[in-house]
Amino acid sequence: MSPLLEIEDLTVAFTAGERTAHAVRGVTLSADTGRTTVVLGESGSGKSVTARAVLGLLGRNARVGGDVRLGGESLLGLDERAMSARRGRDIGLVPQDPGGSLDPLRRVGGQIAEVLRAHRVRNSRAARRELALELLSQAGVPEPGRVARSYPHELSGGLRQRVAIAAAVACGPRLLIADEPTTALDMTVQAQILALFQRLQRELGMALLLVTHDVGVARLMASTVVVMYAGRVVEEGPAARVLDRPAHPYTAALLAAQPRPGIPRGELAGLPGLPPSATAEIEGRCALVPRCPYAVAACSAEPPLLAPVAAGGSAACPVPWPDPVAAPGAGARTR
Ligand SMILES: Nc1ncnc2c1ncn2[C@@H]1O[C@H](COP(=O)(O)OP(=O)(O)OP(=O)(O)O)[C@@H](O)[C@H]1O
Repeated sequence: MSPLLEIEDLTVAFTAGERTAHAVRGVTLSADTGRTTVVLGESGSGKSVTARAVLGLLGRNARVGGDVRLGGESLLGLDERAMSARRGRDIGLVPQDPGGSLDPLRRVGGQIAEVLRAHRVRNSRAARRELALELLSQAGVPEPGRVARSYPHELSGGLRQRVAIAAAVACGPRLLIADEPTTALDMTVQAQILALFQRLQRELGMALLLVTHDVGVARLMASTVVVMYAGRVVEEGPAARVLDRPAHPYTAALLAAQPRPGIPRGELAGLPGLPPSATAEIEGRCALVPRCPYAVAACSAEPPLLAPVAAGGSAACPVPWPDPVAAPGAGARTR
């Protein structure tokens, strides 16, 4: 059976006057029920735009190609009315900053009840209010009655994020998209919110698509990891394989830059310079070439294609390279 969410060769370009920003340059990935797909990459790699394409939230200056299917139904051709019916009901969104998704002028209980009303989940106000309290309680909110009567600014960041999660799962979506949901929170609260995602996913059996720049979050949460660089997928596969035995130099550098027992924190190890901008012309070559110490002539002559990795998943790097994370000082890596 096909996975619940299928993104196939997605391209997204934004035009403003003469300039075109190629935010997503041919991304294929999937997310399935009961599993967590983590999209991992640095700022600007196209993670959020990929997530927003699934939700149909790209705005008028976006040119979109490829396909996005949910349960076999193509979403890209749907008009705004059909798409907004699916947002909230079939697809829930938890944003990075819940302040941005919650109305500052309305009590949070009323906002959850409004989601239920918009999608006709309960007929009466009393039933919606009751379910809103249940949802807050399910999201680990202490004193749901008091919190429901509060305005967003009266709540801590962690509580606001719990409210946003309660609203996102209110209608029992099949797919939950969380875009850097813990980045704005302090470390202890981050851990609690991630545990909440794990529990809700178990209880509600959703597919979770989680966007993050944080390898620690990927390690904790991912069934599958998809690594993005410059609007493309450079590597994907089972989390344990990608995070412990990276098959792309970019993934290895990303892992080496994150604190991990025994590995000192550093810059993107061995990768000088910065990622190309979205306006850069990188068609027909690997986007990492200017930064990659292992690049050979073929990397500039051919488009980087994902090829199977023996231990699972795939990577878009045909060059044997020494892996600085798994085996410092070891010889060339072979696949
Ligand atoms: N509406 C837009 N108009 C023009 N360019 C955009 C628009 N939205 C995103 N971009 C550009 O697309 C590229 C990818 O952005 P995206 O937000 O997906 O990156 P990201 O990997 O999610 O990073 P971050 O975590 O910083 O959001 C960036 O270069 C960004 O400037």
